[in-house]
Amino acid sequence: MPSQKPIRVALLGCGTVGTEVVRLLTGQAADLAARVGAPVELAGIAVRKPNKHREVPADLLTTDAAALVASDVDVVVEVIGGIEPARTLLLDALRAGKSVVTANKALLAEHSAELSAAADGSGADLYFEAAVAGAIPLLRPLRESLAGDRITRVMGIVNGTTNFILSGMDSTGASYGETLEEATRLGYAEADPTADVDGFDAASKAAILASLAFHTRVTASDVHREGIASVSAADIAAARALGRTVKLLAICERVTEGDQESVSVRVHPAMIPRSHPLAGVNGAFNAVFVEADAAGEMMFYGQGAGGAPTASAVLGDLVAVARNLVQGGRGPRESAYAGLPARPMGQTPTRYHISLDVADRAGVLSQVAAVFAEHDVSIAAVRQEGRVDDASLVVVTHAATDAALRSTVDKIGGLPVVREVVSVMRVEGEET
Ligand SMILES: NC(=O)C1=CN([C@@H]2O[C@H](COP(=O)(O)OP(=O)(O)OC[C@H]3O[C@@H](n4cnc5c(N)ncnc54)[C@H](O)[C@@H]3O)[C@@H](O)[C@H]2O)C=CC1
Ligand SMILES: N[C@@H](CC=O)C(=O)O
Ligand code: NA
Repeated sequence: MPSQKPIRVALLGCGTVGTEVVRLLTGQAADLAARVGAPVELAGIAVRKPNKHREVPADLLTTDAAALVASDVDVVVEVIGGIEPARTLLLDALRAGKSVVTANKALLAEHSAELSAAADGSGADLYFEAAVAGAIPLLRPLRESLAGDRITRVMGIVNGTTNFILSGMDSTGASYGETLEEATRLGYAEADPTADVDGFDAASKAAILASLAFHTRVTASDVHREGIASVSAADIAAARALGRTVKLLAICERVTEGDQESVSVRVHPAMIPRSHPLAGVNGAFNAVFVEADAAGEMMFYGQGAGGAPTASAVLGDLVAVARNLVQGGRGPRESAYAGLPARPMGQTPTRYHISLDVADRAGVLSQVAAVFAEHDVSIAAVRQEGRVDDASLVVVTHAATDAALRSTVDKIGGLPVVREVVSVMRVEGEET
């Protein structure tokens, strides 16, 4: 057993993730001490409801998180979530030179500049591997392993709850409501699950990924965000008919035009081919592709949500900051030197799948096609099926700007021959 003075840890929050952090920290104390070179000691656990039954040492509980942060601790682990009081508590910790480990993507996506400045001011560490894609080591590869390469694209499934819902709708036809309830019961969903279903959680993660990948400060407000609330059984069926499935994707791209570079960061549902590697990512699993100039394509896959997987990432960070304290040195600082501008969604090239109910009469297809031509949107594939007195028309486009595609859909929806726009969804994956 190392003879070094213990590293004292304050844990803020003891819900789904916090409980598992305590379990791993106490259950593996001897191994952690050997890996760090000093015992890692839980000094206190800040909770809101001290009388709630928990499998954690009751004598460590306190309702005064600020006092715990201010006490004689070396590291603060934050798994409360939300902006306040987490922001103030972590700023206080960092300004006092205490290293911070957090899983709080909502906070990082809005306030990482302020938190990083506080860490730089005192020389403390700020680690947050659990904030994106749960257990999957993803931020450390972006921040460290790929720091010598030029990343061009990061794309993937980064929200377990919505992936659990979409997988259920696709495989068993389960309802949206049932699967959301189950995701909450399993500890995947945020305290307010609208953060998941409306895409806020994935947008926060996309902002963090883009910031690290492109050495640029990207905040949640720079991210185009659409959730899954509007994904209907008709959309899933339309995707299935084309050999596709629907996933909520986070896409971070470096866009180069002449000598101008910008970053496009977006979160939205998209149809992808069933043969695409992301199509087989089901339940609360996450997967993220990274493309870099020299490394080429890489894929990171694993459990993106849940108490134990998330606690694994928290513990990995805790070991890293504790080692830095024992051995000297510091983890990577924020790197935002590139300062690339955010590209508006309207200018971002995407592809659409559009499914229409139309009158079954001569000339309909040419009227619809004319609207595409008028907006300079080229059609990749068309499928028409007649019924008694109406027909279904499915159009998949080539890439065009999102603004042009939106205007096309608006105009088509107003054509007298179009009875209903059944489904409109972006398409990712190979060109159809
Ligand atoms: N559950 C998951 O799968 C993942 C969660 N995260 C993040 O980890 C953090 C925690 O998530 P969960 O454990 O799932 O949430 P949770 O809601 O289960 O736990 C949060 C706990 O913090 C407590 N709390 C709230 N305000 C507090 C305060 N002022 N002082 C002390 N305790 C307070 C709540 O009572 C609750 O027990 C969030 O930032 C979340 O986004 C990140 C990755 C995955
Ligand atoms: N609510 C989040 C939890 C992990 O970040 C999710 O569902 O992915
Ligand atoms: Na991670």
